[in-house]
Amino acid sequence: MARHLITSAIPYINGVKHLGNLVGSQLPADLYARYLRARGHEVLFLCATDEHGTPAELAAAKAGKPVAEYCAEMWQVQSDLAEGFRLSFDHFGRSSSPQNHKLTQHFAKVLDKAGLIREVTEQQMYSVADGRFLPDRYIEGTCPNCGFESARGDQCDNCTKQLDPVDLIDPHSTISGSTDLEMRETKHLYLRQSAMKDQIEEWIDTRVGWPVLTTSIAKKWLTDGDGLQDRGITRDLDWGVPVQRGDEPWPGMEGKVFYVWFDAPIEYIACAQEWVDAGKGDDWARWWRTDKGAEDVRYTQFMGKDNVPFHTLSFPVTILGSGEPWKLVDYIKSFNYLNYDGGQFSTSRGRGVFMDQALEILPADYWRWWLLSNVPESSDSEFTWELFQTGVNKDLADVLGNFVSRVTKFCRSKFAEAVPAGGTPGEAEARLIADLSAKVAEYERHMEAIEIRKASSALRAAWVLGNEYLQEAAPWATIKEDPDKAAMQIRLALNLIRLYAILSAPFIPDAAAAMRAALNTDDAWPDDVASALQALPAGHAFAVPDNLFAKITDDQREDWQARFAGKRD
Ligand SMILES: Nc1ncnc2c1ncn2[C@@H]1O[C@H](COP(=O)(O)OP(=O)(O)OP(=O)(O)O)[C@@H](O)[C@H]1O
Ligand SMILES: [Zn+2]
Repeated sequence: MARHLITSAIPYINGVKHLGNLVGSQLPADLYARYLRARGHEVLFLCATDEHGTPAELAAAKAGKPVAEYCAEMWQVQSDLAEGFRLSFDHFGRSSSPQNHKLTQHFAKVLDKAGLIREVTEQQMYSVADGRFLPDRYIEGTCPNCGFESARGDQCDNCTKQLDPVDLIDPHSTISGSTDLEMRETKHLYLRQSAMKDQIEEWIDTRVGWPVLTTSIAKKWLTDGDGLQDRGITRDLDWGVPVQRGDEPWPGMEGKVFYVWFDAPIEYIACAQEWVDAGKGDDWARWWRTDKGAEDVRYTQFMGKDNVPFHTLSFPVTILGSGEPWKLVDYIKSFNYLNYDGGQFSTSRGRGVFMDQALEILPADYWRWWLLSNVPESSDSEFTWELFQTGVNKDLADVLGNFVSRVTKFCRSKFAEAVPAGGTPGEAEARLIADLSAKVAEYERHMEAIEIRKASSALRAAWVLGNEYLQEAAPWATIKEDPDKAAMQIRLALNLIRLYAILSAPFIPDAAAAMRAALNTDDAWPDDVASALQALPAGHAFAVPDNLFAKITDDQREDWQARFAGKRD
């Protein structure tokens, strides 16, 4: 048994997340957490809402609410949706928590002591019309790196380059649209990332087996141009973690807050503290402090590609630079983007399908299966309603659902609602067991390597093997000449359902639970396929489950296609 700390990139608070957000961070993290738990490992799986920064203020203003109230409400909405999608977080925290405030101020203090923070008096964009400085998303313009026209003050969403508002070409205020901007003097703290460049590079070089996407993005920002740049970590805003050195005030920095990207990853740690303070755990330090038991923890992070620079560079600078024994990430699983019907998913433009809408039209498992089996792993992938319909109907309805339904109904009608006795397995069964053993081993290997598409293919192939066996064995024909043989075939097939329930649970937890409940059985992982296929003995009672998956009809598909073509309000 090993100990696994798993975090998903923390979803931003400014609205309901879309399916791209879900498949690019929370959902694969959940898959991995569920798999590791099923294998008997000790898992702490954490996620939280990312609540600070300008977009939260903008969204709250749009909703006509104080930002704290808006964030509290949106946290509840996101938390409920996470439950709806069966995301099995041990705790879903908030980056605005008192724990995170304290810890962020603590890191600022130790980084300052280590000489890694410098105070800079600089010129910043000030909007005369708005009467305020315009940090980050309060300003947009053209990216100097790639020419993307809606680059924000802090980062270009198109090429992932981290930006400063002064870098933008043709900038304007996103509050008023005003281009009447001028430079005014203000004072800020900078994290001296450049001083840590060699150390970070060395550390990244020791991370063997990281996905190319992760290391290539990290290397790019380490070595492009003048190399890793110092980063402003404070803002002229009201909402956020007040700039302090631990509990002490920071002279000259009154009225300023830390930049959201400084405090957001620290929430991964604070979230474990929240988990303890909520009475769900008793020791956060054994997960996070290598001097307090976290030495043997394996820490895996999940995120979309635009989050990679912050997790490979900025956050490690915070951790390493502190000189304190905090746990560093062992593996970063990053994703490309899922696109929607020929364009991008976009929260700000309301484009795509959002988590609440998805659950209104279909149960979580349908989405989980399709999204995970089409996860944008080695390149961007595309959601279309046709692909979704085909994937769900073929894999879930025709293969898995149909198998479960045929086997249980046949048994009920020809034998009883109990596993039938009689018959001896022969060559066909031995072959099936050998093939399945190989598939299960393949599935485990891919899950352990977090190769999600390959794992989903192996799982699908395991389902298909059962169908092929059933087709070939044809118990509905066998029963006429050799009822004992048919009983043996059905006994095996019922055991296959149990096996599928266990293997599939990380992908489709509700259907798996329904299968297990119908079979009245446990969820012990099949260490040996042959013996797992004897877990349900003759005489074991079961119930025919309700239809597990309904097919998506062409009418439904067309209806949804039309309904989700426009802009969400
Ligand atoms: N289309 C996408 N496909 C896959 N992952 C995505 C996609 N868009 C965002 N992500 C990832 O989703 C996670 C949560 O994102 P976050 O809540 O910060 O929204 P975001 O990046 O601002 O997206 P958007 O701008 O569309 O709202 C991050 O890890 C991000 O990289
Ligand atoms: Zn760009």
